[in-house]
Amino acid sequence: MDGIVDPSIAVQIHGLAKTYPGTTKLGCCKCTKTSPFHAVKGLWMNIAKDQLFCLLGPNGAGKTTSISCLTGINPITGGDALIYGDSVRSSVGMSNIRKMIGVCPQFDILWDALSSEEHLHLFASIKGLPPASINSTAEKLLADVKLTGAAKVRAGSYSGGMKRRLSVAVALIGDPKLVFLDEPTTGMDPITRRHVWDIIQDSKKGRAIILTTHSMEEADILSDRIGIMAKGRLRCIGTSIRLKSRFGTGFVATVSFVESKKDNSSASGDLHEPVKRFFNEARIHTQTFFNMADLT
Ligand SMILES: Nc1ncnc2c1ncn2[C@@H]1O[C@H](COP(=O)(O)OP(=O)(O)OP(=O)(O)O)[C@@H](O)[C@H]1O
Repeated sequence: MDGIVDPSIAVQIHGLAKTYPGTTKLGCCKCTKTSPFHAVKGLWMNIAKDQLFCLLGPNGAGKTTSISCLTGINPITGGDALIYGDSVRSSVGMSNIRKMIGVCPQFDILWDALSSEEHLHLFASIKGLPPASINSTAEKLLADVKLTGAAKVRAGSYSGGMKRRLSVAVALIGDPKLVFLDEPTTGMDPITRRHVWDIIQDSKKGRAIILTTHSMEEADILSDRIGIMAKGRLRCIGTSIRLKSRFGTGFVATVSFVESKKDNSSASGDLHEPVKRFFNEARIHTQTFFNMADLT
């Protein structure tokens, strides 16, 4: 594959494919035959240097497999990808790529016995940060992810949200030019999720981020561009506004009523008037929903 043509591009993906060998049981009568499983069936896209790109899709779409191919965890079986000009297919390229990336995996890879401060010191050393800068780097990242108060507490006692925040901090250590965040907010309560969104928004400057999620709201809020994946293929790609206008199926508005203490009549007695009043007078939060069935 040719080298980078456009200097504004961080990642060029050219027909990336991943086939797992002999994993699908065909299941006819007593037949134990297996066939290869095509988890990613040729992905084509470019991601700009200062862009947060969201890979959105249902379970099993191939998002994590794509990320594991781009980060060298899983060898690709077709196509190629260039990260800042280095190919994931070449071992020299991959060793350059590892120096430029940060990864927050789908499942936290943390040690229960180590504190968040110790985790960051460990990963900073592995990434080759100058020893003199490790303390200040760890302190800043802990402040960014709001874990300063728990810096010396063992990660084993952290809540799920704290562990995810620590994993995001680990991904950002060493100021990588490209960060992979694989479902960084899965399983979080709404407040913690908002908090992690703020952290991600703050860390966008000057780097490319590839984030996977099931949440359309998350993709909408965070991303510069969204790619929707299903069954191993990229079904559509574009900005949130473009995808909404093309695939949006309407809006859902949530309206809550507070029953008046003076008025004994039930709020559900006559909903029409208050709903009309609410719509006419108030700015309401609405969210577009895609019809996934149209895309799969
Ligand atoms: N090591 C493996 N061997 C065989 N099949 C695999 C392997 N890893 C993943 N798969 C299959 O590849 C498909 C894509 O999985 P992948 O984890 O990439 O999806 P995903 O979009 O990240 O889903 P989720 O949102 O649930 O994490 C799934 O059908 C999965 O079962």
